[in-house]
Amino acid sequence: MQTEVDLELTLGATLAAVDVSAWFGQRKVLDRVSLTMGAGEVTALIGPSGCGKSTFLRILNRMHELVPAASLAGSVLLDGQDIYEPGRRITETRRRIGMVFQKPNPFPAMSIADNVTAGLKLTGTSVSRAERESLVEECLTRAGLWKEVRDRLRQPGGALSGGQQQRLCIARSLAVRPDVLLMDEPCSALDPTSTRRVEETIADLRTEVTIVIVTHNMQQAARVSQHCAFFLAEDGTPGHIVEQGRTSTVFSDPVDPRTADYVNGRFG
Ligand SMILES: Nc1ncnc2c1ncn2[C@@H]1O[C@H](COP(=O)(O)OP(=O)(O)OP(=O)(O)O)[C@@H](O)[C@H]1O
Repeated sequence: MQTEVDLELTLGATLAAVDVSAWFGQRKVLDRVSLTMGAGEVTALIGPSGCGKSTFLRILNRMHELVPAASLAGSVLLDGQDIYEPGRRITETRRRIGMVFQKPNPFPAMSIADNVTAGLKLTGTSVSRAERESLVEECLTRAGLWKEVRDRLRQPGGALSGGQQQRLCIARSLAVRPDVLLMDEPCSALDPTSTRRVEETIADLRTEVTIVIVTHNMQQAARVSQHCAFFLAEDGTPGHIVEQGRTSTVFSDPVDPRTADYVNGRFG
């Protein structure tokens, strides 16, 4: 339960999926998924491979529609406004709802500093040199990378370690001031130390940005999230949410036996 003080400090936005279904061609891969991802919280999406977690995540910032023959039904509300409403600008939606991918994808030849501000061009934001410098420092600090790179901001992003590159990608996402950050298995390509640093970054960002993370790592879901949704696609049926709730409850006292089996590693 959040206190009044917590609420005052909490930024980010509430993202709500309502009855979201998805198809690739004729094949239905998600069936009426409803999930509210609250401001000030990390929501973890868990479930076995192929149950539609990434598809759901990509629907949340209008990336699903980039796949030819992909379609969807239902709505996604960002602070109450449907991101799929006709006339709503896709670039603005993607600015407000950023994405960090499984494999760190900085621009390798571009400097660390320029990587951070790379998204500004896409959103048509112009900033002075001084603003740019302070934005670079702010975003690298928020992403937990500033101290490690402050003396080499002109070096290429590709020269960083994998974990540093992933934090650079987080800094790049933050530079366009998103309300929500979607993360698709952001640590699966990282070693344990880098994973821990990224998890610390997620914890630090929680009160500033609403975070939704897909992870196969149950310990990670338990460590970083406050809310959790368990997806399942049984016997070729489309993926759906079996159970959702406070992470502590889903892990220690789940209602559905399939949730208990999954979080305890008995399948998946
Ligand atoms: N571009 C695509 N074209 C056709 N089918 C796709 C496409 N992407 C995903 N699918 C199918 O949609 C279903 C859900 O896939 P999705 O990647 O969302 O699952 P997931 O739970 O994220 O899996 P994983 O944990 O392995 O990443 C799968 O059956 C997959 O084969």
